[in-house]
Amino acid sequence: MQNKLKIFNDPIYGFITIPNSLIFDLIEHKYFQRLRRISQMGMSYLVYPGAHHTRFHHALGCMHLMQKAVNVLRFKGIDISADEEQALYMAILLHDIGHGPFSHAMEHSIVNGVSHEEISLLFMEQLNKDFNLSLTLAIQIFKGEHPRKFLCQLISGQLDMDRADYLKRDSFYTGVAEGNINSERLITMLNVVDNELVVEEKGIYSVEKFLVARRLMYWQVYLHKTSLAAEQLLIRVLKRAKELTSLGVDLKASAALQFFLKQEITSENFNRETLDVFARLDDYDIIAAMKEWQFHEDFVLKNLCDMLINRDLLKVKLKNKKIKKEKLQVHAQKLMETYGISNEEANYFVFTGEISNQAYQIKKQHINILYKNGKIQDIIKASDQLNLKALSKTVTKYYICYPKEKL
Ligand SMILES: Nc1nc2c(ncn2[C@H]2C[C@H](O)[C@@H](COP(=O)(O)OP(=O)(O)OP(=O)(O)O)O2)c(=O)[nH]1
Repeated sequence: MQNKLKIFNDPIYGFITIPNSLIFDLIEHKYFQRLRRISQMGMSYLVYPGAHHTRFHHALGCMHLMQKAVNVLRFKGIDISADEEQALYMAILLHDIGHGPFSHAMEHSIVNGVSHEEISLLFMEQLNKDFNLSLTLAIQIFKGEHPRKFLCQLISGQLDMDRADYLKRDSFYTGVAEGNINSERLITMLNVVDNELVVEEKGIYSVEKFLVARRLMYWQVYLHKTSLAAEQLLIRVLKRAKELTSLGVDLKASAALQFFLKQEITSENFNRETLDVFARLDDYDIIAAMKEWQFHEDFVLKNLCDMLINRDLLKVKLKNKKIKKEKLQVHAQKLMETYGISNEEANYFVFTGEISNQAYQIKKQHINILYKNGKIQDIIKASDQLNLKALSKTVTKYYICYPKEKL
């Protein structure tokens, strides 16, 4: 019999153990192995060259933190059955399995209006069939439908194992030290009151650090203007490729990518066949296609791909106010005159948009602090850190992208 008690060596936590053979079999499954080829942070590696980690690393890290959380909560007398424990590991391991190439960067270009969470659920339902319904409880928790709310909050909440891993991991791989939160201490401070997750009073400063780090990582790393420009170019590559395909132009691409270029997939027609093809698609299909397409005769496709492959990106300016259409037109006009292209073609290289982030989504759910006397209070009230309230405000910024001197 194959030894299934493997140990992974993780650069952040050290050894990560696989709790049992069913979890091992899930990790071995081709759906999960695909995550080795999905970049965790999209195109951020064009700005932070170290950020080449994948959804595979992240999923294992989350499972490791979940093991710690289960131990801590049980130690504090919270009853978690063996089935619930197993379901927590499966749900966190698979929570991102629906991410497509380059994670968020391409979320709405491969398929139309189907989120990665919805696709994760479809994968889980398929795996549930393949694994004799052993994922039923995990699915209930993932969908947020379990009556013991804290189980769902550990998977998806203001302070879940997902965020606890990705902030620390992304900080490590990018080298942006300010994002390095103390996930293990945060977990040690967790407790459960009335079936909801709370953080013990001693953990206030760790929660403050977590929220500040989250804000910083969004503005300095995830929404960095250069990776933003790269991700926008990536979206436009797919858009142009789909457009050319619909006009009958034959583009070299893997069979899986061809499928998504030719069909308009939405939630309504996302079926078992679509899932199988989606499971064969990863970053490599996109990179290989762009390496071919940079020599295509279509001006737009060729230049978009060339910019990404050779990292010769657009100029980006961030503003606090909406950018006027006239500003855009000046740049578009210049392109049209220089290259003899249409306004529509120029718009692939000249565009505006907005980005926003809210470090603490107070309306969605609270991070509650538990005092020794049993009182519970939201972190914003519990903290004497004046800036914390500001972290619950949505900050929006506007950007304009246009080519540098020449394409
Ligand atoms: N390059 C890049 N990375 C991003 C962007 N948005 C998020 N990320 C990265 C940062 C984290 O590693 C990860 C967070 O996204 P996930 O899909 O794991 O979680 P989710 O969207 O549920 O995040 P949340 O629960 O809202 O914090 O993705 C983006 O716009 N660009």
